[in-house]
Amino acid sequence: MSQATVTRRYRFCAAHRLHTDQLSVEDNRTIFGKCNNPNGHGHNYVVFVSVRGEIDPRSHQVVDVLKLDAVVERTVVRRFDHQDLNQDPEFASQTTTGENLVLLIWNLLVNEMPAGRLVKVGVIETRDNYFEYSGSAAQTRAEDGVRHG
Ligand SMILES: Nc1nc2c(c(=O)[nH]1)N=C([C@H](O)[C@H](O)COP(=O)(O)OP(=O)(O)OP(=O)(O)O)CN2
Ligand SMILES: [Zn+2]
Repeated sequence: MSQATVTRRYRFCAAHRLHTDQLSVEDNRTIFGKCNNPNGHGHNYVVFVSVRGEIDPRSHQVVDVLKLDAVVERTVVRRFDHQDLNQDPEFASQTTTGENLVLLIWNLLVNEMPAGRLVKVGVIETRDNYFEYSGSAAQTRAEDGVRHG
């Protein structure tokens, strides 16, 4: 059977402030600039979720996108939409950068599906900022081992 990758797009609006208690007020301002504004700001985030698998001989599909939607809605969209990311427990000890957000979304989704199924998460934060993550090198090696035996 042939394999293919399906990418589905999701959206949520959220506020955040780039700030970390591990730095001084001055260093926060220096590093994060306008994004350290205490009043915060928001983004209309777009999330791309890519899953890979065999093309089912009966449905001719890799995935039932409605089932994928239900997982992403439950674990990601409902959690972050119209929320302040800085108030999320996962961001109590890390900054709400796109890098940390895309890793968090990967970690929220990777255990919701069989090993090797989730291949990439992408996050658009602004017209100029895009972040993506495809798992750690160790995870990728382990999944290649599963895929190719
Ligand atoms: N490496 C990173 N740099 C920045 C991040 C990030 O997550 N990782 N995030 C920001 C801020 O979130 C900022 O709000 C977005 O930055 P920027 O591209 O400057 O976009 P604007 O706020 O200027 O939005 P536009 O409407 O596109 O002008 C900054 N850096
Ligand atoms: Zn921002």
